[in-house]
Amino acid sequence: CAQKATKKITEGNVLIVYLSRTNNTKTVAEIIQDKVGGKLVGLELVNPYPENYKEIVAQVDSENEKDFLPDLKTQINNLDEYDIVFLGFPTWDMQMPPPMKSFLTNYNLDGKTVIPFNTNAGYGVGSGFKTVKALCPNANILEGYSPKGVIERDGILFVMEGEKLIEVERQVSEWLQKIGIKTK
Ligand SMILES: Cc1cc2nc3c(=O)[nH]c(=O)nc-3n(C[C@H](O)[C@H](O)[C@H](O)COP(=O)(O)O)c2cc1C
Repeated sequence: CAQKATKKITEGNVLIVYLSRTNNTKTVAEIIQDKVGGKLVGLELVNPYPENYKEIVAQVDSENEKDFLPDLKTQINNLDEYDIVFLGFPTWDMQMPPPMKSFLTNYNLDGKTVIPFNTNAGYGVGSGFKTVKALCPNANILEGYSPKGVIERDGILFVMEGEKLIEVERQVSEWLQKIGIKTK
């Protein structure tokens, strides 16, 4: 049984924070913003990850082994203004990516309604949503959304277009309704 949003949504009190390397999660974030409104913030790093896929995979593996939290270039100074925080991130190494761990470690979401979403290459969210719970122990965390079957074929990194985009837009509407978030 999914928890429902208890806070009233007013214009301007929704924050959508996301991490996205190849724009799939960004596209879902934009769909949410289109339906709910709110401020969209993409996380940026002080030292960006390598462009090369093998290099970033190796770096993320080693960061996860050491519980390393990369420094964020993105600063949010007015977190108090937001009651509802959507958190979007891809699955990396079957986990929450280190930069989103940095965000949740640096910022206190106590008392806020927190709504996670994810994209992945077909293996699911892994431990990502569990980590949201662990890092936001005093937030009201609603059921997350993670599109199924977004499988990357060789060399195809961006999948949020055409039929897939239409399907995801429909699923996002259903999910928002289920968790009690009013759409425009
Ligand atoms: C470093 C790295 C690790 C990844 N690990 C996984 C994984 O463990 N499981 C999975 O399904 N997809 C994995 N992926 C694929 C991404 O989750 C998937 O492409 C996602 O949609 C990317 O989102 P984005 O376009 O917003 O960056 C990984 C991608 C990267 C860059």
